[in-house]
Amino acid sequence: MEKKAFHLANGSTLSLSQDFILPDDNRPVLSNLCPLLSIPVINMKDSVPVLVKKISQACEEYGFFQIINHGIPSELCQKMVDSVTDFFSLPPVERALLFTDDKTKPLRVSNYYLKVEGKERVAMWSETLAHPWHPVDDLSHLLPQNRPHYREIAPEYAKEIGSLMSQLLSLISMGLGLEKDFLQKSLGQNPRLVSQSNFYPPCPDPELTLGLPTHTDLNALTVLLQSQGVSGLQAIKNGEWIAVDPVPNALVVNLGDQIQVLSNGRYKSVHHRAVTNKDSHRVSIAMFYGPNKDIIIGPIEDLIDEQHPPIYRKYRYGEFLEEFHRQEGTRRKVKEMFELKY
Ligand SMILES: O=C(O)CCC(=O)C(=O)O
Ligand SMILES: [Fe+2]
Repeated sequence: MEKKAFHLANGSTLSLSQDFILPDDNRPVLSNLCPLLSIPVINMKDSVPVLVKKISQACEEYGFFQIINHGIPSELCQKMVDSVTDFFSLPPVERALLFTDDKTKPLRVSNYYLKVEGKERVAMWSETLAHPWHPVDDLSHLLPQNRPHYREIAPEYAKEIGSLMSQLLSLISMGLGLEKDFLQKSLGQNPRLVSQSNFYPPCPDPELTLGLPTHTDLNALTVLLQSQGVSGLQAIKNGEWIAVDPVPNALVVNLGDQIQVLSNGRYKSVHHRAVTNKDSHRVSIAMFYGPNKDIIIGPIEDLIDEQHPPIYRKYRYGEFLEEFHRQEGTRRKVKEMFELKY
């Protein structure tokens, strides 16, 4: 299956045609990876004080870390990757039933793209399935009936992610010197919980395309599961790209824009992208935790003083989402729009 052309749900075939080739300036230079650096790997079995310290340092310096011994069984993670792979091996006509650009649809298959000068858009070398991960039962009837695998596994995985997210948010709160439930309370009782499964088929020339464009996550916190043994995720550190290669049985954690704003810039929401490879397909499953539209987000009062004046103004998250959608297809600068000018 690996090298066969992949047919997208939108009716096109992935091929190195003009629709998929990026202009020179946007192409990844894969030899330009900083080989010495990698993001911290944190053992969740460490004591709470050690975890708070390590996570806090990772949030300040990288905005990214990997966790091992996180308590989610490796068999369940593998089943989740397998069930997503299984979903993307559905005939394109079946995926097409779910294909839409309409962001208000609860469950959707879509493609990312970049708007580039002189062209309407260049498509990314990937396809994505997105839907809320809680409550999942309400939308399982929308999933293809002949693929019971995903319908069974996704809710089981989501439940585990729910407890892990709470644990991570507590540790991050404590790292900021706040009560352990502070961040979760700030993000509200009905958080916006969205899962995004990305499928990247092998690409004949990974230097001409991207799997996902350079972006920061707009939500508060992301926990990402990726195919074992296949690289693709890269993040920026000190202006250079570093690989976030899979570590056996690890999950990747990264901060989204809302934690950067809440922490008044102390913790970082870092630019990252997905590159493709020639040999094998890759799957990543991002579980996002964010506020709902009516929650007011702004720098936390306790983190503001004379030395640390607020960097951002307060906003309703719905306003942030609107700006996010307005900048679709560009290298977005969303939180920058909410910066205070002194
Ligand atoms: O494929 C990856 O590892 C990156 C996924 C990602 O950044 C996202 O879904 O926001
Ligand atoms: Fe992301």
